[in-house]
Amino acid sequence: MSTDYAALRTMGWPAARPDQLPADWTAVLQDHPDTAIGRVVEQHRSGYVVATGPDETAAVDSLPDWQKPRCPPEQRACVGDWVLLKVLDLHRPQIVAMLPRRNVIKRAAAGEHFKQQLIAANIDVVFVVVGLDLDFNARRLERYLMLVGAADRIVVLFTKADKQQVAADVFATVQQQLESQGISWHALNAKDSTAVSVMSQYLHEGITAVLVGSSGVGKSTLTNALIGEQRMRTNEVRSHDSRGKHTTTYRHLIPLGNGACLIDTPGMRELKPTGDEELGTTFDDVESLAAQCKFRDCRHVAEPGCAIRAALERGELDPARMENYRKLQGEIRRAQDQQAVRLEQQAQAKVLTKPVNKRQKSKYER
Ligand SMILES: Nc1nc2c(ncn2[C@@H]2O[C@H](COP(=O)(O)OP(=O)(O)OP(=O)(O)O)[C@@H](O)[C@H]2O)c(=O)[nH]1
Ligand SMILES: [Zn+2]
Repeated sequence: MSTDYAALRTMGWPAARPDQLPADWTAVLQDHPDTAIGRVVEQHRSGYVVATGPDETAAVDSLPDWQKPRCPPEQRACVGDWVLLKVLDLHRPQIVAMLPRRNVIKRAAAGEHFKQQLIAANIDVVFVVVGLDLDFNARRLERYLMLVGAADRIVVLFTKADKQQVAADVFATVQQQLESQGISWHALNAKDSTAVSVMSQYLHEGITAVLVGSSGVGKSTLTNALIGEQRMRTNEVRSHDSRGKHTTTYRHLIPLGNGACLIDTPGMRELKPTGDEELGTTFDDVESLAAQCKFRDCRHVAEPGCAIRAALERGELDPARMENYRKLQGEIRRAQDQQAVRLEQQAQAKVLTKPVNKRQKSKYER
């Protein structure tokens, strides 16, 4: 199978030339000659849909190990992962390996049993979209920033600047906090053509971006503006395809005109920490104050020499921000506890099933 690197490049392939690839990628590629490279665009129970070119997708089987019920979700490929495919006789293509992830955005899956759910892997730019209308919520922004902290670069887009309803001083405080964390931000009207040029400065060849944010903040508007004529072209292609489907099939990986690509996945809605997040980047100010407390395990309640309480009393720390910090910290700790319990249960389950597996193995080996 020959590899069309120019086509891969439009899907976010990180290197313009093979010698610019990360060393661990080169190693995996060398281990699997005669495979095709694809990028996961959909993950299903029974397999994956993988993009093998900018307008080409294939349904493929998952690597057999990933189908085992005890395979941790983070070891299976998710949307955005790069995988190597092989066509085995009479079967549809199968994933035989995954290139090491550079980063992954995840959340705690909904439901009683604690599980991590991977949202998207190998993301260069996350646009966190927040509307400046009455729905504006600084605490929700902090939560998003914490959850997408694993991405290489975060840019906050404040939409609905054309009908801003957020008080100027509230907005100014948020801006200061972003600037102190080195996060770029822009206030814009998503329906205006300038929105595209604002986003385009972050979207170069080989870049993969996602848009996250609550419902109604303008993600679709921005996505459509970025796609422009591209989307119409895509639909034309689709309407002529062999299955004759006139669908506007939801595309999860959208090549943009400038060589960047956009991953568009549903599921950034329920925002629950997984336990792996760090509050330090989003709450640098709070954590550096806490480091000045007299006691290392200060809970900032009634302890003497508490730098947090002193800052609150002096009006230098926003009480709502501190309250959100406590809340998120509590959620992360609970998620960590649940994760620990789950790992413990998995370890025990392994011990119990081991003799059976061994027995089976020796039976087949004989
Ligand atoms: N005036 C103004 N309206 C906007 C702006 N951004 C979005 N809107 C409008 O807000 C509404 C919701 O925008 P969408 O782009 O659908 O929001 P979304 O984030 O994709 O919402 P979901 O699909 O529910 O996640 C639409 O009617 C948009 O036209 C903006 O910057 N200014
Ligand atoms: Zn303290």
